[in-house]
Amino acid sequence: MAVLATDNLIIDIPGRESGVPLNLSIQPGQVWGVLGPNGVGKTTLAHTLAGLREPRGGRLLLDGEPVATMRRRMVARHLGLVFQDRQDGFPATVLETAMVGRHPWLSPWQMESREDVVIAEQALEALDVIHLRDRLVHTLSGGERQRVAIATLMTQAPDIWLLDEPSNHLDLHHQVAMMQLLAEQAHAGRAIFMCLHDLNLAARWCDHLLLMFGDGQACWGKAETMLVPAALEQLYGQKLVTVEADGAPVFVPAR
Ligand SMILES: Nc1ncnc2c1ncn2[C@@H]1O[C@H](COP(=O)(O)OP(=O)(O)OP(=O)(O)O)[C@@H](O)[C@H]1O
Repeated sequence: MAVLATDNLIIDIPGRESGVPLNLSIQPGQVWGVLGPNGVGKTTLAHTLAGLREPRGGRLLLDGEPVATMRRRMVARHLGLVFQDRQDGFPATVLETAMVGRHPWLSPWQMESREDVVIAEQALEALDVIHLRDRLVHTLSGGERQRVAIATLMTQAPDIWLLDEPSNHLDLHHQVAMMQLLAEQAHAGRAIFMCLHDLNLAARWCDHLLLMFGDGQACWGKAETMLVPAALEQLYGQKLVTVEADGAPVFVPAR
């Protein structure tokens, strides 16, 4: 499994001064959460890590090799991204959508095999959308579409999963099921890196956190060292009450 590292990476946010350079090493088996207020640059970072946006400075390295010089097909075998906002450009069924995840593994003239279909079906099963396999994606609810997007990433089966707000639109049960699935993927050796707004999902499921502050500062490390109430209050500009439940801290906004 590959390691994704950033070498003094500075994300490019138009019209804004450069923030602190990021030196991250996203290792197999780790579950990273990115926390920060609206507009701080979480999506920009996810897109930069996926190689879809040029950084303002620094480099992105996959197993020590600059991603900028790698072929996209090879990058897509190692890295996959679930976008926060998706446009379903043309009418496609749920199964056809998930099958897009196999493209990095097929040559341009190669048809999908039965094995590829089985991989996609297993992913749809895991995300509880297999019963929708023949439905057109644009007819799905927001939560169903979100689960199809994660199933598509699972079908792609990259080493490093980048997810922008994966809990968007999901009900409580499906949020927990999704986080459990991500934890299982990490346990199997993949690396998970996700932007989250839910502090409590992050506190419960992430073993590493990156905090991005509005003034361009950032800090990162093991979750237990990052979940400091004063730092989180500064992060969101919001007073918090901290309680412990089920062995994990729970953060509640103070009134
Ligand atoms: N193409 C662009 N041109 C100008 N500004 C942009 C562009 N794309 C993003 N931005 C700005 O960059 C900043 C960071 O945006 P980004 O989407 O990365 O934030 P975020 O932390 O993911 O926010 P949210 O929590 O609201 O999803 C925002 O202020 C946004 O308006």
